[in-house]
Amino acid sequence: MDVGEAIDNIARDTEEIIELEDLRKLIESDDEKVAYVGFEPSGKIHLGHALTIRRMMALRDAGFKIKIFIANLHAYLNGKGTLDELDELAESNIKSFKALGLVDDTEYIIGSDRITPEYMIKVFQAAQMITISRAQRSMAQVSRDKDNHNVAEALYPIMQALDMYSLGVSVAVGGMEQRKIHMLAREILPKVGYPAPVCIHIPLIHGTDGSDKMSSSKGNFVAVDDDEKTIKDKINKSFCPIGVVEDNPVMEIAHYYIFSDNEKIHIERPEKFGGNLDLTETELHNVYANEELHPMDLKNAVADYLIEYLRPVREYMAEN
Ligand SMILES: N[C@@H](Cc1ccc(O)cc1)C(=O)O
Repeated sequence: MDVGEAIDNIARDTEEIIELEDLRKLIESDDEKVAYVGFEPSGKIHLGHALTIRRMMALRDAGFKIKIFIANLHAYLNGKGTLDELDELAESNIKSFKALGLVDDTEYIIGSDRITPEYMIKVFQAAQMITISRAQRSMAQVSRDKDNHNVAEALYPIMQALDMYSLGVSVAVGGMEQRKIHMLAREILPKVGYPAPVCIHIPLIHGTDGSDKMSSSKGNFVAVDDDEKTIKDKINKSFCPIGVVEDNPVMEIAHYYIFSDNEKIHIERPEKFGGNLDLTETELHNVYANEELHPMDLKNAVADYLIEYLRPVREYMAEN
């Protein structure tokens, strides 16, 4: 694969790359290079996670070694459960990531396995360089408890930054909510003797209820291993106002999971309502905005595509 192609592949469906030029240099170099993403263990792996996993596969195809960091200690610091509960979730999450295709050339790393004296000394060193308020601000979109601020909240982003050092990464990937932590890491790592990583940020997708973020804790997600009926039910119940394209979660799922692989979407519709349609994304937007397509017809089509898209994931989960 040539460099331009690799970059286009990686950059697809990303919100920003800081900095693109540095990413290009990494791809061009023959040195071993590592890209990582970390996730707090969570109840279910959903379509939001899957967007990130797809980018990791693009990075792998461009020659990066992939490390998936299971942030059990971070989740613990964030009040998400006991370490035992989190370890159980971690195991099922790893299975979902594998089912999404991240099997080869991928290392799964459990956060608590990485706590070495050397790591902790670096954490303490960095802790002297960051104010409490800066650390706290970086956590604005990651903290579970928005009202009660504890010391754990300040430790969290410092440890996340030092994970990049400990794992030897040159590219850090995360959702847009990780942005401030990543900026902190880019500032602090050079001060403890490690180069700032390239940061790649993935857009957050809306919840099926129309809220800003799909999240396992809010029950507004489609899980990657949901069965066919559940997918249908969830899409049918999704927020999908008539005539509105913007911030419409069903339209967004079509964008990321149908138009990613298909030039046109095929929509089945009874003759008396205008008959079947085959539409490019632009055509779909126009037809929908003009209220010439009913939400129910859109939902049925999107659910059918999604059921097919996620079929290999369900099969992998059933077999393993
Ligand atoms: N902050 C990430 C989890 C994470 C933790 C540590 C890392 O090194 C990377 C990622 C989240 O919100 O899910």
